[in-house]
Amino acid sequence: MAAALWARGTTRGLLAALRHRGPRLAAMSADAHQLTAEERKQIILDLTGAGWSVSSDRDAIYKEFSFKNFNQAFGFMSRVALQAEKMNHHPEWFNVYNKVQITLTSHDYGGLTKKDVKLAKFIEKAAASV
Ligand SMILES: C[C@H](O)[C@H](O)[C@H]1CNC2=NC(N)=NC(=O)C2=N1
Repeated sequence: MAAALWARGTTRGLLAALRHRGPRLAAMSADAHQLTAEERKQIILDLTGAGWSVSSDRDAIYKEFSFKNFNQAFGFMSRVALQAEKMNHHPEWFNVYNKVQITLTSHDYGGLTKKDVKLAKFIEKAAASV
């Protein structure tokens, strides 16, 4: 009986500890990916140079990719999908035939972060290697 009570108390304590850690860990990882004003300025220069634009209605970047046909577009999307899973960071995208429109932002954070920049760079490499 005493052991059962102790176990229940311990479980409750552990759950409380995990609940407590959850938001803090989430906040930590968001912070870790935050861009400084200086980094942001440079990165937006680089990305706009590569054909990305900053969305007018939200803090996100956008680019449309064109391929020779659907097969190539979907091959590209498959590569990006695997990388997105690896990063746990996913594009908003829309595909019709040979075109893929991609928007990147960090919902968890509420704007552009280093994760979007990392994924955008991967997307550029993937598109160039089709
Ligand atoms: C619960 C899950 O970890 C989150 O929703 C992840 C998944 N993929 C994501 N993708 C993007 N683009 N932004 C996010 O904030 C995001 N968050």
